[in-house]
Formats: sequence, C-alpha cells, structure tokens
Amino acid sequence: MPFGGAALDLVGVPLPEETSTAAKQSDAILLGAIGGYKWDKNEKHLRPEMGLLNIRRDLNVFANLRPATVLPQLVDASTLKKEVAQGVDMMIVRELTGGIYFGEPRGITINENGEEVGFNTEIYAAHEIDRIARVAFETARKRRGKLCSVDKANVLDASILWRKRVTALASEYPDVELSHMYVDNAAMQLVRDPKQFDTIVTNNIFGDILSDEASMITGSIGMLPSASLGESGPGLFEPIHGSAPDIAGQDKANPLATILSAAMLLKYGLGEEKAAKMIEDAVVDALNKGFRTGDIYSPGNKLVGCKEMGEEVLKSVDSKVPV
Ligand SMILES: NC(=O)c1ccc[n+]([C@@H]2O[C@H](COP(=O)([O-])OP(=O)(O)OC[C@H]3O[C@@H](n4cnc5c(N)ncnc54)[C@H](O)[C@@H]3O)[C@@H](O)[C@H]2O)c1
Ligand SMILES: CC(C)[C@H](C(=O)O)[C@@H](O)C(=O)O
Ligand SMILES: [Mg+2]
Repeated sequence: MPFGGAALDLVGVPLPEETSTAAKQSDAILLGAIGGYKWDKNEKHLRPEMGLLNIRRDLNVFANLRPATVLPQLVDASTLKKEVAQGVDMMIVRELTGGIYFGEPRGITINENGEEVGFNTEIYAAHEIDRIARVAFETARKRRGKLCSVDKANVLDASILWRKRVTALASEYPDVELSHMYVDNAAMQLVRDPKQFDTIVTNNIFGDILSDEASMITGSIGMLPSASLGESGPGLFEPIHGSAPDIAGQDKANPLATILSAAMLLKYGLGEEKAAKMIEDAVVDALNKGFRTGDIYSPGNKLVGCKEMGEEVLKSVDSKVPV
C-alpha cells in the first residue's frame, strides 16, 4: 500500500485512507522506511513523517521493541573497541505513541514580545507509563532479568511521574532487577560499557535517540529492526533507520534491518518463531560467507550492494525451506 512520500506523490497525503484501512485489517504490517529531501519543505501535515506518526497512533502500537545485538561476525564493524562491543545484546523498549511527539499544546505562535516561539509538550498519563513498563518488565523477565528505566527525572515532571510509576510496578516483578538512569548518563554509558544493559525502557524521544546511538555499537543503523506492538490488533514492523536519502538509488543501503524486521514480524506479529529463526539464520549465513554492504564492511570481506545482499539472504532462506 502507498505510504509516506510515495503516497504524497500518488494521492497527496502521506497516509491514505485505503492504506490505513488495509493496515488495520492486516495480521501484521511491514513498513518501508519513509522520508526524503523531496518532501522536507512540505507543510507539516504533508510530510512523510506525519504518516508514520499517524499510523503508529492509529494502530495504538505503543510498545516499540528495538533489539541491538552485536553479531560475532560484525564485531569489527562496531565503532567501539572489540572487547567493549563483543557480546552486546540489549533490548530498547521505547514508548511510541505518547510523550513530546504527540503532546498538546504544541505549535508555533507569536509571543507577547511579537517574537515567534515554537513549543511542544512532554506529557505522559499514568496508564501510558504503566502499560509500557509492563511490556518492559515482561521483556526483561524473558531475557537476563535486568531492566534499566531511562528518564530525566532530575528536571522533567513527566519523568518524575515516569520513575514513580515504574518503581511502583517493580514489586509485581520481583524476579526483575530494576535500575534507573538519567538519559544523559545513559547516552554516555552506552558507549562506555554497553554490556551493562539488558533491557532499557524509556520514553518516545529518548528511545528514538538512544536506539540510533545503540545501532552504531552493532556496526550500523542498517542492522537494527523493530517491532511496534499494541494491546490488540496488528503489529507494525520497520527498520529503525530512515530512507537514507544520501545514498538512495545507489544500491548501497544495507537491507538487513528491513529483512530482520520481517523476521520480527513473523515472531511477534504472527507467532511463527520457526520461520523467524530461518530468516535470522539466513542473515547470519550471508554474513558468515563474508558478504557486507558498505556500512558494515571491514577488510577481508566481500563488498556487495543492497540487491546482492538481499539475494544472498534469499538463497539461504530457500535452501532451508523443506521441499
Ligand atoms: N522509520 C522511518 O521510516 C524513518 C526513520 C528515521 C528517519 N526517517 C526519515 O528518513 C529521512 C532521512 O533521515 P536521516 O538522514 O536523519 O536518517 P536515516 O536513518 O535515513 O540516515 C542516517 C544515516 O544512516 C545511513 N543509513 C540509514 N539506513 C541505512 C542503511 N539501511 N544502510 C546503510 N546506511 C544507512 C544513511 O545513509 C545516513 O547517512 C528523513 O526524512 C527522516 O524523517 C524515517
Ligand atoms: C521518522 C521519525 C518520525 C521516526 C521517529 O522519530 O520515531 C524515526 O526517527 C524512528 O526512529 O522511527
Ligand atoms: Mg529515529
């Protein structure tokens, strides 16, 4: 279904009614990254990004799971020293349908001095914090049992409430070790010692920023998939990166984040864990054979384009499908 810039070009809006309806009627949605220079000067409601925010909000997919794992094959591609990067395996649970992205009031207006002012509102209701915290506690419970809640409770009121609600829920999850960290420290700790993190839970905007940062530990933003889930209805699955307009059309983009998002779709969206594993294994196969797009290339490997990387993964998937 057309979406983002493609939909703007086709029908003049980033999220056409038909796309929205089809998405709601689907079992799961795989979403291609949106955006690009062509639409950057559009009015806000006619920007591809608004389509993305609206589809997330319409589907109520408040829980965005962003795994960041350093694959052994890609340790050399990490921006961090080998010993720091090796073995990193974390899950960032980002709140996706609230906070400053959606808070009211917002806008650009003229203040009493006749000067233009732009403003947004960081706002969280208790139930929004509770539901994302529960997803995070459950996630941590299935992983290594450590949850770090990241906020800015030393300054922001919304973060003070965030910390209070997360702390209150901890008694329901005695098997999970909860800690709290301010976001500025978290940004630093991520590159100092990323292995200290198992599961991170944080708000919309901090999760956006920290997940891009975490991606570089894994080698590239072209490696990070995501799953956005609600309490019911279809999940939305997309890479965490954008449309990479600086390399668009050059057959250079790493397709693995999108391919791994399809694996997350199978696992979290359809409960097809075996099929998901097949895709994840196929990605590992392609990496084991030395295929690398430019963003994860290190000497001694085979530099390939987006298309060839995709074909290699496909070949491996085909070889695994029982006849
Ligand atoms: N979920 C989404 O659809 C999504 C996410 C982020 C940004 N965007 C949009 O994408 C557009 C570009 O934004 P940006 O440049 O800030 O972020 P971006 O993620 O598109 O690109 C940032 C940098 O990472 C590189 N990169 C991204 N994906 C890559 C891949 N798969 N393989 C190799 N390199 C990759 C790009 O070349 C670029 O240098 C904007 O319009 C933005 O709003 C969309
Ligand atoms: C394109 C933008 C609206 C989006 C976000 O900020 O959520 C993106 O950066 C992401 O991480 O999915
Ligand atoms: Mg982002």
